[in-house]
Amino acid sequence: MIMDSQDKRRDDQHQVTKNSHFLQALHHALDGIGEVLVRERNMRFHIFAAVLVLLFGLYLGIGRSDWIWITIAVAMVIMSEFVNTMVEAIVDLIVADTYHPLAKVAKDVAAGGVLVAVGTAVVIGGLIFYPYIF
Ligand SMILES: Nc1ncnc2c1ncn2[C@@H]1O[C@H](COP(=O)(O)OP(=O)(O)OP(=O)(O)O)[C@@H](O)[C@H]1O
Repeated sequence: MIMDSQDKRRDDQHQVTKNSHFLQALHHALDGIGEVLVRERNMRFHIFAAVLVLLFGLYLGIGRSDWIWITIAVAMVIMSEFVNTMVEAIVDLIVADTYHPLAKVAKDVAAGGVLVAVGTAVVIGGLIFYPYIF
């Protein structure tokens, strides 16, 4: 369940219509990024891990194509966490605190998606860094 005091603050805006200009759309998109960072402890861990990989890559002087793969791997993990947070919010919106087997399926599948993305990123990282280290 992911409702908290931020929901009240956001509700104060009460906008339910389409964005009227680009800056408004950008503002809401940035709000979305902020929500994931504030709500999801795992997301902060992913960002921390990405910064470590960035520093390690700079230290080892890895190549351009290696950076492309690392960028894809990091983006994949972050996107999966966005989808996971979105699924949690929609499920909580629908069932609130009520237990429902399909709510469990939706949340567990979304969390499994994050796990698959992280596992893939670890394999990509291993394949990239192995030759530089050994
Ligand atoms: N309404 C519900 N009905 C059935 N099962 C639920 C429900 N809400 C949560 N669960 C179960 O509890 C687990 C954790 O719930 P939830 O995803 O809301 O917590 P979380 O700590 O934010 O998870 P995550 O670490 O993936 O961000 C879900 O994967 C699911 O198995």
